[in-house]
Amino acid sequence: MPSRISEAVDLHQNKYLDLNSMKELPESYAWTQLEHESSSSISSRKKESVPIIDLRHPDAVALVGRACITWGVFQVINHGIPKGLDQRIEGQVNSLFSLPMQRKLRAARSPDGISGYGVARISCFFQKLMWSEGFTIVGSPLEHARQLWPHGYTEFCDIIGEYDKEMKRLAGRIMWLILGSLGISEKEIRWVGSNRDFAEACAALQLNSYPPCPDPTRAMGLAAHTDSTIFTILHQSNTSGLEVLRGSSGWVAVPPVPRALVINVGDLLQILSNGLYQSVLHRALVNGKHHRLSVAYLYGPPKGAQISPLPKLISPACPPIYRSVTWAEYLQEKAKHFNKALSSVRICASIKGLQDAHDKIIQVDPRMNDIDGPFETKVILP
Ligand SMILES: O=C(O)CCC(=O)C(=O)O
Ligand SMILES: [Fe+2]
Repeated sequence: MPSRISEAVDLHQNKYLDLNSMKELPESYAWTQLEHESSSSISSRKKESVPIIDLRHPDAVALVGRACITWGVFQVINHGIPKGLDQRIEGQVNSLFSLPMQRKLRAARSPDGISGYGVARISCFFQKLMWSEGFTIVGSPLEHARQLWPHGYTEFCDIIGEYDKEMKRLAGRIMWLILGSLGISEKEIRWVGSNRDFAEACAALQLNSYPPCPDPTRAMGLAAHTDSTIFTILHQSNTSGLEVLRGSSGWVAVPPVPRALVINVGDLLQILSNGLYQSVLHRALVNGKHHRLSVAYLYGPPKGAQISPLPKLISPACPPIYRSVTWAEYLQEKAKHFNKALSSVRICASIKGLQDAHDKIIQVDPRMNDIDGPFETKVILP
């Protein structure tokens, strides 16, 4: 009888299957039907859709606040990202994932590293494999880009650099909208920076590829998770797949809107807001025809900054729910507890209406109660 560990190793030996060349769904990628069942049907009947916010709207602060409370996710338009940059980054992401597998493996993520090419980093928590490939960039992509394109890596690095810069600027703007909606001023955050631009904030870029799948109803692109960020800014190519969990309504699709970016509340914002803005569970489904791409900008605090419920949101009637953590400490918790990580940093007993991601999943799919533990503890993003 193989142990859990050796089964995991078997899966890992399979982990670099070239999804593009597969004509059938291997059993190791076949998820149960139930995990797809609650998809969008109820919400589409109710005609609920994720809010789209025009960042030039005079009431943008209030709109962002309402979206954070009611959905934990919204799309933004008129965000100021230069026209065409979305298509240029998508072109680079496409050319990266179109490289032959042997070439991509030259930039493989090392066993204890974060950056580089590989399967979804949350794979170690699930018995089944996900129908996706990823490439994570923390800091400069130069070393990996050299491996991927020995004779032409500068274009990739330039476009990644430009995208990163624009995302950082937009993230600063969204921070102010979110903080404004919570009634927080610059005096109340230590790491706003002298230019009020959160210059020291840290971030990672996560490139995702979901090739067309021979049996999409049984496959899972990226399983349900919350991001360990303050928030995430996601560009998705013109193919649907992203879904968010909306209370009793079940999974709601977040359709691609030309030029819009999806912003989702992450676990660290749930801590900062003392549970007011809850991180949203989301997943990516795949389809039989189209290759889907996404680019996630995972935005977090500066290295070493302590993240705890903002003092202004705390009162005797409303004590702090979470203890203070740095981003690195929280990532360690996530690596150990995955969707129960927020509960692991909770210092208050359970509060009505506040559940961690794990409890929310169990409500829609009780079978997800027995997801695997991590086989080794290492820092994972998101
Ligand atoms: O591809 C998507 O739509 C979701 C990606 C995502 O959730 C992530 O990278 O954390
Ligand atoms: Fe995510």
